[in-house]
Amino acid sequence: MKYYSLNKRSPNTSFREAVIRGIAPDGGLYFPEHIPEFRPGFIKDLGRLSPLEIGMEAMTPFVEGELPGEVLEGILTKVLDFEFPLVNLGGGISSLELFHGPTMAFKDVGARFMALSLGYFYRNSDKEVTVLVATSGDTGGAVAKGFLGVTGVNVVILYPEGKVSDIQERQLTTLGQNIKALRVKGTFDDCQRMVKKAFTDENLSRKIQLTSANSINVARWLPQMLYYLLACHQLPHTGKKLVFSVPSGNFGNICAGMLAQRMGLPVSHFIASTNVNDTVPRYMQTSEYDPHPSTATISNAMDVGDPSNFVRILELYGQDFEELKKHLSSYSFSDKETREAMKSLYRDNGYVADPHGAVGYLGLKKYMQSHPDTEGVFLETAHPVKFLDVVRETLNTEIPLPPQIREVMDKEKVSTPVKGYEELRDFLLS
Ligand SMILES: N[C@@H](CCOP(=O)(O)O)C(=O)O
Repeated sequence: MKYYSLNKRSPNTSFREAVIRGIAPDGGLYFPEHIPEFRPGFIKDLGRLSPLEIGMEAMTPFVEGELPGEVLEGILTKVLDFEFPLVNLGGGISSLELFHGPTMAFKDVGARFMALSLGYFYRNSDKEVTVLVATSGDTGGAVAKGFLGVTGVNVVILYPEGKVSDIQERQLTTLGQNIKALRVKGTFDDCQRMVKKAFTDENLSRKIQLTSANSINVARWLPQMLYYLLACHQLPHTGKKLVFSVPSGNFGNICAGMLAQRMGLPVSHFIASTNVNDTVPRYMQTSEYDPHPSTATISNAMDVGDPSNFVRILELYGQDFEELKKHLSSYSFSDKETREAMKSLYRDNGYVADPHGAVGYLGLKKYMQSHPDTEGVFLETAHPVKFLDVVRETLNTEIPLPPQIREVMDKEKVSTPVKGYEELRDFLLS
């Protein structure tokens, strides 16, 4: 498999190069040259295959020739070492819980897949690589944990000061070793812009090898397709049309699901559920892509004004808006609506959803009102404990701290303030 740049001004490249570079020299995101199809019978077999077998079949075409079979198997064994339970909430609605991993957010799969792939590519090298990442909350912690102690890799995480939850901040600022956190007075979009600028700074890239661990990197993005396969692996066959509602910020997760659909996964529709950062819901109404600066919300990991991966979704549909509309709906919800959804899930089902999952639930309910012949899965992308204050205020309940969270609670938060791109560049060179 070769990968091309969506800006079409850089040469096509291998999986290895795409992972090492993160983003193409022309600033474009890498995209697979062709979309493979699942083998005949794969979908029928999903229920009886193991998660590892499913992962091997889905990922092999994207890494073939670059990660030998036994290496891919070793990576996937580690990456898929926790549960992805599908919780039936009745009324044709299930929650796919993606938060049982080391940092309790869906990012653990992609972050660890990328860390292990990069470790393999650099196994015989004495070169150092700097992994640069912007986070609005969950990516930072997952990347910090995934890359902690990996020889030859320095991780630099940019996060918007005061705009991530206390636990998220602890996860990305307390590990030390090869992980450094930089706090930015601004939004996630400011952080992401600085990261992207660093990749096109030739002066910088002559001095240090930089890569990205956001879902712009194919090794972070592609493995997310496994969530949708693992949901189908658990779903009883009802004969109804299947829809997924995905809480969406940078749009990497939903884009990976739409790729799996294109490979042959029988999904009838996707719903991109957002908070008030509604660039994509507005696009789906008007076909005008008009990003606005992001606004802080209680579902902070989705506080993204200009989602990086939306260009990949457009590419998947050949920039054909009418075709895209057949497969994707997108709705936005306020914090007030999100809290109401958390309350009703708790009251009616005894289910504690985090604010991101609650937005996903709202999107699913809205779609299913006009499509009663469907069954739906919303993705629970982070454990509610990561948003302790919001859960306390909204549900008036306490959640016990799981061991993954307890381990960061007493550690000291360490981060460095950076004011703008020049300070970031100086930090990277220092
Ligand atoms: N929601 C993210 C924002 C970055 O998204 P990514 O998937 O591209 O890393 C976060 O939690 O940081």
